[in-house]
Amino acid sequence: MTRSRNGSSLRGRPLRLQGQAPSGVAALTLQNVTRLMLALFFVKTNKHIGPAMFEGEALGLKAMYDTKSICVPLPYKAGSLPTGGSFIIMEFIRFGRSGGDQSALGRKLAEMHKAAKSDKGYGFYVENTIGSTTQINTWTADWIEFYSKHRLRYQLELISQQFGDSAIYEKGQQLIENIHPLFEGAVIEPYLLHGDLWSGNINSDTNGDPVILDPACYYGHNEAEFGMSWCAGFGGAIYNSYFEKI
Ligand SMILES: Nc1ncnc2c1ncn2[C@@H]1O[C@H](COP(=O)(O)OP(=O)(O)OP(=O)(O)O)[C@@H](O)[C@H]1O
Repeated sequence: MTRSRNGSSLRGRPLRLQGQAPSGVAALTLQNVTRLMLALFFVKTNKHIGPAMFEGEALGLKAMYDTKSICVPLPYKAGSLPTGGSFIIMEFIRFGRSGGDQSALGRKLAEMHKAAKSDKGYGFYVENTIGSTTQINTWTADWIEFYSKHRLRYQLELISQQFGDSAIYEKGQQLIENIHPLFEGAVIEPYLLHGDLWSGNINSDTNGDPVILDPACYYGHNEAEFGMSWCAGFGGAIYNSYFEKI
């Protein structure tokens, strides 16, 4: 068993599914039952956090899976553990040895973004979690309003409350007040984003095809997907293939 960034435990072992799948995860159709029998399962548990975190992850995985573009594990079930805490059961993906083809990742991400556009605006069906921080996803018609309020201001308030850092709070407020010109001329549409795309959440399967995991999905401006690029090791290849395709 390994432990990860948000304290969840990770186990890859077969499990029998019980009960009804919550909405947003795969229903037990004949096709999926066959798939379950052939598959190995990957289970993450968290002793301290309730089911909302893994239910949000399951909804995000399913939304990305349904685009039939980039490889993501199909979520089967998420819920509460009888002993407290929560779990998610998903498809086990066998990873390959390749370091990952950034050009393929860029192309597949563009396919995913374009395949799922929201008619509800910017946001997601539930609040989810990025690391262990809640991510607010209230549906909002305008991207700049969504990004200013639910991303920048929310984080600035957390910094201010938890660390008392008023200097960065003030700078952030100035950015929010002057943000509109930065988006002048930009074509912005609510595309489905992975939302937490750093190197720890990117892998490749045994064919060398990119796999993305552990999302914090929401519908947003497509370029926000690259907000974590500072810790994703992205080079020119990913941007060239992404922008060629998008
Ligand atoms: N479906 C899967 N199949 C096989 N291995 C997986 C699967 N999902 C996750 N893993 C392995 O477990 C590792 C951690 O998974 P994941 O990032 O989803 O956990 P986490 O608890 O949310 O971690 P963190 O908080 O560090 O992001 C992955 O890097 C990968 O090696």
